[in-house]
Amino acid sequence: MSMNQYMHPRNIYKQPPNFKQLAIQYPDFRKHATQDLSGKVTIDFKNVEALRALTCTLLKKDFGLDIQIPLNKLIPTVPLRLNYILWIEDLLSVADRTDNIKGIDIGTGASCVYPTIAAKKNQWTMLATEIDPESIKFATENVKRNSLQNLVTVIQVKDTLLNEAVDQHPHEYDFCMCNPPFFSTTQELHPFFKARKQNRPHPRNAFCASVDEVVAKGGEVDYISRLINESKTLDTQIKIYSSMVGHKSTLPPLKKLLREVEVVSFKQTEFCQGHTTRWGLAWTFADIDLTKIPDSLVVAKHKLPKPLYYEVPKRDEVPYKLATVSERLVEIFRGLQFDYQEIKHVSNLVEFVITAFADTWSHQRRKRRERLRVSESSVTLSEDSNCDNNNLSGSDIHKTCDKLAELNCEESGAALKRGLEDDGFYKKKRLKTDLEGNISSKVYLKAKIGVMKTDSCIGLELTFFEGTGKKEAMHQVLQYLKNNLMKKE
Ligand SMILES: C[S@@+](CC[C@H](N)C(=O)[O-])C[C@H]1O[C@@H](n2cnc3c(N)ncnc32)[C@H](O)[C@@H]1O
Repeated sequence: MSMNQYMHPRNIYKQPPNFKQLAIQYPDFRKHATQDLSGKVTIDFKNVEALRALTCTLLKKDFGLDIQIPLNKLIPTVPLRLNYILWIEDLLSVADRTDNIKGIDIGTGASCVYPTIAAKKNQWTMLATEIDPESIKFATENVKRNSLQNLVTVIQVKDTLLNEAVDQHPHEYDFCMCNPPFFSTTQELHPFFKARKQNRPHPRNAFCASVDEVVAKGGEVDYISRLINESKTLDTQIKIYSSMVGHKSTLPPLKKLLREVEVVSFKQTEFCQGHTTRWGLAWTFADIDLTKIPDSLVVAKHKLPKPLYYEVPKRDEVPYKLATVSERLVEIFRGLQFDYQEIKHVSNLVEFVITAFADTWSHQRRKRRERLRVSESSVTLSEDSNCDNNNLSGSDIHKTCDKLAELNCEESGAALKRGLEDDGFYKKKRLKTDLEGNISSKVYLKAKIGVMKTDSCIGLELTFFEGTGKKEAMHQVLQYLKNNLMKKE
């Protein structure tokens, strides 16, 4: 199962890259792309050169980075690396740190992927450490090729994980990050070993790393334990320590050690992307409560309860079509003053994420009458009043949508147009409702609502995300949809 939907909410790869566009725009990627009879463009994920082309192309397209990686070194998957950087952003925000951020990347690899993305995307100053001479050479060249020497420094270390780095560059740092070697032996690395031991399918992707990069004596438990012990001696010189974790079973002994060294707080997270899950562990000796990081920032997959299903009944007077049902849903969202966003629109599926700030579906008639009464006496907000919450003017919306149409994305263009216009409309309306004091800024219900078409029927699927109204609110919304969805207006 692909876990892209559980990626960090700000991860741009939640929407998988469009391989067709990449092949059109980037000749190096095109060399590895093939098109099947249905027109779908793909690459051979078992081919290391194709994986490298994908990584370098995404770094170029999405971060303006020109990165070179030798075929015998680890080829980073960009969505996973971005998940980790976004989590560091969240941790820094909990620590109230936004400017002049200084970080350390332990074991930067030949790609120097974390420091170059961090510098380019966030202008963070990064110290990148490495023990492998060939990786140091490539990492240094990657920094130079992208003119990032003012922000990224690559240094050689011999043995320690942090002490040598901090001795050579004795500053106060905001954070350190680390993608450790996950395995303790080469056997453990063997795909058949892993597949058999964990009763899992064989890996889909080629193995693209050197053994030294991913295997260390004692595996990641020893490696990260060393990091924790070194962090104890450095104390608050680095505000937030962190590491990626490759195996879930590694977390309990590490958390036990964190308690033993008496950290002030620690936080664990999940990084989900493609078919892989990794974990993140962060800790601090400073007066920072890392547990304050809002859970809504990370939609953890185990927290998602089973969705509710409803088969939309046929009514003679209303066309039984996906488009009709989803348009009707949008009308209902607007009527109920939901904040909504269309997140997927393909031939047999339309998905929305909705946010309600109050129960607007119970006792509808009474509420409608009350709203009418208040709106008649309340301030009328003019089109150009200062309550606009999206920065696009009307003409910008149309230009953007026309651009999308030009790019053959008519569907998305129309959706964007609808979304932005509805958004502006909705927010004005909500401001009015705020004046009435009915709606709080707290989320009452956030959920995903999907409309699916199969050969025989159209179904709704409602998945609860969060909200003070709890799952009960979602059951009520479903009941409301059952009562109103196929009503003839
Ligand atoms: C799994 S790779 C991660 C590479 C890169 N950060 C990435 O995410 O693609 C681990 C890296 O740590 C390096 N390494 C191992 N021990 C180290 C140490 N004590 N200090 C710095 N780097 C080390 C290895 O040479 C290897 O490049």
